[in-house]
Amino acid sequence: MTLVPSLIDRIARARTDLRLGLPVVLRSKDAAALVLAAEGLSNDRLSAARTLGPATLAITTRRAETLRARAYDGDIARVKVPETADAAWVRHVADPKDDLSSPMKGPFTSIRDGDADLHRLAVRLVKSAWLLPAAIVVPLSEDAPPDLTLLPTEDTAAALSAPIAHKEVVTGRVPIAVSEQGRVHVFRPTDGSEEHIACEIGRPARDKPVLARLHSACFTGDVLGSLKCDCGAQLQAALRQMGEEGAGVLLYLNQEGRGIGLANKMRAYALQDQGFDTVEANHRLGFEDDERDFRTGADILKRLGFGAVRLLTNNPAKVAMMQAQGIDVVERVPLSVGLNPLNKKYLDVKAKKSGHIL
Ligand SMILES: Nc1nc2c(ncn2[C@@H]2O[C@H](COP(=O)(O)OP(=O)(O)OP(=O)(O)O)[C@@H](O)[C@H]2O)c(=O)[nH]1
Ligand SMILES: [Zn+2]
Repeated sequence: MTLVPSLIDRIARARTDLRLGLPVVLRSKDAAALVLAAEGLSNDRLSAARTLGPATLAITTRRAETLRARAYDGDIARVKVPETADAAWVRHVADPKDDLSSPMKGPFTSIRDGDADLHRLAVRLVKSAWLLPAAIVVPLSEDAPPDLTLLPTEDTAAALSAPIAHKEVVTGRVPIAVSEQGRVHVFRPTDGSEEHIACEIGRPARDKPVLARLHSACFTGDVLGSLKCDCGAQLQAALRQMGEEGAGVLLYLNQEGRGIGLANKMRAYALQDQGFDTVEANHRLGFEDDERDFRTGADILKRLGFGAVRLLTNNPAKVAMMQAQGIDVVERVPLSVGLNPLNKKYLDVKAKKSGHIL
């Protein structure tokens, strides 16, 4: 154990820096670049960055499709930031909130030459910080400014793809309405991201398939009882069934908005109010339909000693992902509750486009 921060520690710092509007530096063997999140960008920081070199805006190809910008780099596009453009221009390109009221964004010039690896990593980093998936990238020909978090590109890219380990921090007894025998386990990811929670109901045996729910956090549905989705009703129904059967395990995973965070989910809701469905809204923001890492749930189940589950879900992809992670899903237990006139269209889209079974 040394006192020097590890790569994982520095990536966690970089996420915080980007959320604060601070630049971070990415460095490969033969190139280096300054990176700033498009979200929260100020004119001062943009001007200071431009004294070091020309600015490019890295966006996902999903976002580029909506903007009708060309994408030459597979999943991302490098858009030139015009010399006259300010921070508001950058935010305007990154954020689709007024795409409809100002449809003439652009025209954009995309860069074709050279290597896009630094740009791709910049987008992955801002995404992992739950910001809009767009980043300013400025090549560095000299030494990086002092006091900035510096990340080696290849190792950072590998670390962002690697499975995250979870450490159980504490377990506490919590009697709850469905069972007086409730126990809450708090799991802390070793990459410094948000904690996840497991709630055991009763005393489920480890040598038999356990009734399990992997619930992705939905503040609006779970806490507010939003009628836009079915999450709150699913959470309550899962707990009720575990209480009735006398045993079960509920994982409450901090993967709000299918892994894009609450702020971005609310941006998606604003787009849904403009007439786009849940999948289209994610795409217009520059995200995939589902950005969750399903390895998290599997890792926590294993750490609790559960290898086989009866999984409460309507999502066959979830079953497949758990199987792929070595969890034996012996049964999919349907969880079709909470249908109402306001979420009917949303649930229809999930069935049609995401393969959910209603
Ligand atoms: N991005 C986005 N996320 C949403 C939206 N509505 C709900 N969510 C999030 O979706 C997650 C739940 O995923 P769902 O697609 O409802 O269901 P699932 O977990 O795949 O499948 P089930 O196990 O059947 O619930 C939660 O994290 C919610 O916050 C939306 O319109 N946009
Ligand atoms: Zn929900």
